[in-house]
Amino acid sequence: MNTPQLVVHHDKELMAQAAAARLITKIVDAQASRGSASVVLTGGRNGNGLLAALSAAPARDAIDWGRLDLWWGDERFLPEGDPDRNVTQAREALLDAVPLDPKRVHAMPASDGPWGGDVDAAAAAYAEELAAAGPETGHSAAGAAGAPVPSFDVLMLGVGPDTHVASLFPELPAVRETERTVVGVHGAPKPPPTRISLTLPAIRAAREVWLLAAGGDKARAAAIALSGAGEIQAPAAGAKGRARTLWLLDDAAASQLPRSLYPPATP
Ligand SMILES: O=C(O)[C@H](O)[C@@H](O)[C@H](O)[C@H](O)COP(=O)(O)O
Repeated sequence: MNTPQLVVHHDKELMAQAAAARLITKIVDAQASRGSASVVLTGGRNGNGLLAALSAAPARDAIDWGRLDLWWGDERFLPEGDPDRNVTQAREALLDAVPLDPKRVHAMPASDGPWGGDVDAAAAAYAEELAAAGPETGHSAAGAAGAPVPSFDVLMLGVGPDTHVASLFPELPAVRETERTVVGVHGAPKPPPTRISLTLPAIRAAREVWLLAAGGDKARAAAIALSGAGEIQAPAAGAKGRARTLWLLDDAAASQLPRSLYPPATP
C-alpha cells in the first residue's frame, strides 16, 4: 500500500480553495480519459468548505457535470431534507447550483425512506447500489474480497479529532468490518448516533483517497494516524487509496506532526 503524501496549506480557506482546484483537475482528467468520473463526498465542515470553494471557483464549469457520479462516504441517518444530513449540506454548498444528472447523485438512504428506521437494511441497499455500479472488488487489509464497488476516482474523507473517518470510529464494530462495503453504525460518539458508512475495504477500492484536516483540533489525530497507528484504534490510518493517499492539511492541523514527516527534508 502506498505511503501517504502530505500537502500543508497556510490556513483552512486556502486548503479548501487548493483542494477544490485539485478536484476540478482530477475530474476533468478522468472525464477526458474515461468519459466520466466518480467522486465520493464526505460530510463535515472541511468537506463542505471544499464544496463551497468549488462552487466559487472560476474553473468550476470545466467539469462536465452530467458525466459525474457522486457517492457518499457516510451519512447521518435522519429524515430526507434534514439540515444535518450530509447530502442536504452538500446540496446547499454546491450540488443545487450545478447541472448534475440526478440519476448519478447516489445519496445514502434517509431514515424515512423505503427501509424506515432499519439502518442495517438501508446500508445493505446502498451496498447493492454500489455493487450494481462497480467493477472493482473491495480489498481489506488482509486481502479478503468484499462486494464490488466502483473504482472511485477520488474519495474524500474529513478527519475527526478522535481519528475517525466517514462514520468509522475507533474500536467500534464498523471499523473492523472486512467483508461488507457499507454498514449501519449504531452508537456513534459524534451525533447523531445512527449512521451509514462505507467500510475500510470499500474506501481502499478508490484510486485516490484524500483526507481533509484543517484546524488545531485535528493536530493530534493527524500525528497519530500518520505515525504508524493501527486502523482499529485510528481509523484514518487505514484510509488509503490504490494509487495515492493524500493528506490535505493546514498549518494548525500539521503542527504536531513528527519532524520526520513535516516539514520535508531539504537536500
Ligand atoms: O458525517 C460526518 O460527520 C462525517 O463525514 C465525519 O466523518 C466528518 O467528516 C468528520 O467528523 C470531520 O468533520 P469536520 O470536517 O467538521 O471536522
